[in-house]
Amino acid sequence: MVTRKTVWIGTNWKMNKGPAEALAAAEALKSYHPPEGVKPFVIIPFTSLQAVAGVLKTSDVVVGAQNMHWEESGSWTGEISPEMVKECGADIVLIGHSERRQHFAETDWTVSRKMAAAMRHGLRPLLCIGESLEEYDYGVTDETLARQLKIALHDVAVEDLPDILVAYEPVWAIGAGGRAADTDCVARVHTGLRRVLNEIAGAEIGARVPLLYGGSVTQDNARSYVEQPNVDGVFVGRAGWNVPDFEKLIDRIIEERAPA
Ligand SMILES: O=C(COP(=O)(O)O)[C@@H](O)CO
Repeated sequence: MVTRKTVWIGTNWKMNKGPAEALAAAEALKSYHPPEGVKPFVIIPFTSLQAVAGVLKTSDVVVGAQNMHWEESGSWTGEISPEMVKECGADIVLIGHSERRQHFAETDWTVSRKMAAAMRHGLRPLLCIGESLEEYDYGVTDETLARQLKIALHDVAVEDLPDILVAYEPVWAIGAGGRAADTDCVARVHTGLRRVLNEIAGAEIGARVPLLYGGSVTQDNARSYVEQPNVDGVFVGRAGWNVPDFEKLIDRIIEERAPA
């Protein structure tokens, strides 16, 4: 029998699906029942967040937002506050996705502010960290990730750390031009991340922080990541945008998983 802790499997719709398409996808997803031990989640564009959260409220699928500001309110044109995200019905909020770091000047400092704000507002932050191709080539992956992780968690209370999710998403693995990280690399990196978490929080708490892998995850390779030590789930982009494909990806991970 498989005896594992919860496996988190989520998809980030990114800048896809307007309100009508998002609502149709939510309607399709609401009757999905994941295999035991799996927590599916979807990360929704702001324009559909409230509607999708409403449809999925009583379902097995957890809903999240793609970003938020760290302040409660104020003169921040174009931004969304933690309270607004919460009021829309989101449980999760994505923080520090590499596309935001890369294209929208998000820094370790803003990520850290957002992590603390999410915790204050009872949102579950899904923190994304990952090295660029240059950092990978220079052999500073571990140092880069440790820096991102330590700064992001600096103002989060140690006892709250099991309430967050961390996704390791190498920038070079993400998107159409990306190359999926091989499983040995992910296993090695996640073991290092666990070590950093243990250093920050002690082994008992550190062991309870879910670590996900993301970057060119597909139906064919998803299971190989979840089988690795210290991998508690996967975070999917393109392979999860179509609802039946997303459900199939989850079902295949569980159906094909070797007994523990
Ligand atoms: O960006 C992500 C991965 O995208 P892929 O299309 O799966 O490469 C990750 O954040 C999940 O959205």
